[in-house]
Amino acid sequence: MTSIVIFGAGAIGRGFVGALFGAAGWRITFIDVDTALVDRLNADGGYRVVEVSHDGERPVPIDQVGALAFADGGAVAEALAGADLAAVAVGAANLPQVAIALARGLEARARAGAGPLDVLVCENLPDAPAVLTRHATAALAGPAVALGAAHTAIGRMVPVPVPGLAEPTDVRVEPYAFLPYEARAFTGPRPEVPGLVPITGDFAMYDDRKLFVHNMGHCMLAYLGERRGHAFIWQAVADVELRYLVRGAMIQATEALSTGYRVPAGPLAAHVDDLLARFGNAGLADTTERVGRDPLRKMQPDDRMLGAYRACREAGNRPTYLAVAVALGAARLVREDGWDAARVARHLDAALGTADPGRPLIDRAIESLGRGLSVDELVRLVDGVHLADPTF
Ligand SMILES: NC(=O)C1=CN([C@@H]2O[C@H](COP(=O)(O)OP(=O)(O)OC[C@H]3O[C@@H](n4cnc5c(N)ncnc54)[C@H](O)[C@@H]3O)[C@@H](O)[C@H]2O)C=CC1
Ligand SMILES: O=P(O)(O)OC[C@H]1O[C@](O)(CO)[C@@H](O)[C@@H]1O
Repeated sequence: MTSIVIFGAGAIGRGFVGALFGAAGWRITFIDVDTALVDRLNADGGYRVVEVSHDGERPVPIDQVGALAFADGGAVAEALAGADLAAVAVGAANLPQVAIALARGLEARARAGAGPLDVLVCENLPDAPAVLTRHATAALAGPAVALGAAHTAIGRMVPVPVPGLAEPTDVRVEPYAFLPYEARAFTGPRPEVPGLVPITGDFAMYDDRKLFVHNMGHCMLAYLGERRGHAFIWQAVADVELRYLVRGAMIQATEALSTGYRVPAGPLAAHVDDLLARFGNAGLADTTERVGRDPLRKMQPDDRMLGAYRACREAGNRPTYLAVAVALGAARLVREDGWDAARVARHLDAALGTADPGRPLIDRAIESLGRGLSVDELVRLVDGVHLADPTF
């Protein structure tokens, strides 16, 4: 039986990677720091993925499952030595730690005479495969096999599991199950797993579509939703003014992709409307808190907010709604991380340069949000600029 080792038995590890490989009949070994979860998965030998849609719920059992504690380094290296493939879904901040365990596995494979190890890197971080490879290489202490770290674009939304599930290891997911990965990073054969889609050409368009359209729109919706007191994403997307602003920003991001990658705009716009419908999946109970978490990472120059804004600017377009996304992210840094106006200004200067023509709108929106600007005023602000200032 083919087998995969998955670092991270959380939402994406269990709810997406495990779901796809389990359904395809692979044996799964999860590695996690949560020892209670490890014990439970071992006791049950599996878990359930519950697909939630407007049509109801569909439980899918995943069998042939084992788990190891991350701290059990010897057993983890041995599992990696015998695996056909690995995956990582631990959260970007934990990649350096996992890379060390991977290095031990690459050495164990060399000792066992096994071949190189391919790894699906399932993190919302554009250079996650490079980060993982760099840290793993630095941690090598002896002869080792090669590592093929492949980027993925994770589109399935899997909320944080809530207490009160029928089974504690149940994971509730949306039905969407398309996992593109960067096939050219692989050293070995491509796995035959339904839903796992090898992209043989340039992966960047998938990456940017995921980050600048899906994640940017989702995050903007979360920050707007929080301001309106919405705990859930489905409540935020049902709020017409919020949907209006977010759709505007998502469309501006797709226009940038269409220009930058020379792909038709129509299917990208359809993708936006599909995403907005998926954001409305109330059964998922996805929260504005989960989608908006870690604002500093999300406000890095290449990440969803500033990255989408810059892509729009580079395509020669006017990122008016995207300016609001940036302002909402900046306002979150002020509120959550205690940034003052000077620090925000330095961050934006570094990301956008000091002469960005959209900066007055961003600055005005940040300043107004700080004074408690309402969402309808925000709509008027951005539409006013959009209509009145064709130079921006
Ligand atoms: N949940 C979602 O809908 C999506 C998440 N992502 C990305 O997927 C990645 C994983 O996110 P989630 O699964 O949502 O997070 P999660 O918090 O549900 O799961 C992460 C798991 O990794 C474990 N972990 C932490 N450090 C570890 C280590 N050193 N070794 C082994 N396990 C370790 C945690 O105990 C936890 O079980 C993140 O980069 C996230 O941005 C991307 C798209 C969708
Ligand atoms: O996990 P992050 O990077 O904090 O961001 C959350 C985003 O990632 C996803 O969980 C998966 O793309 C989205 O649902 C959400 O927009």
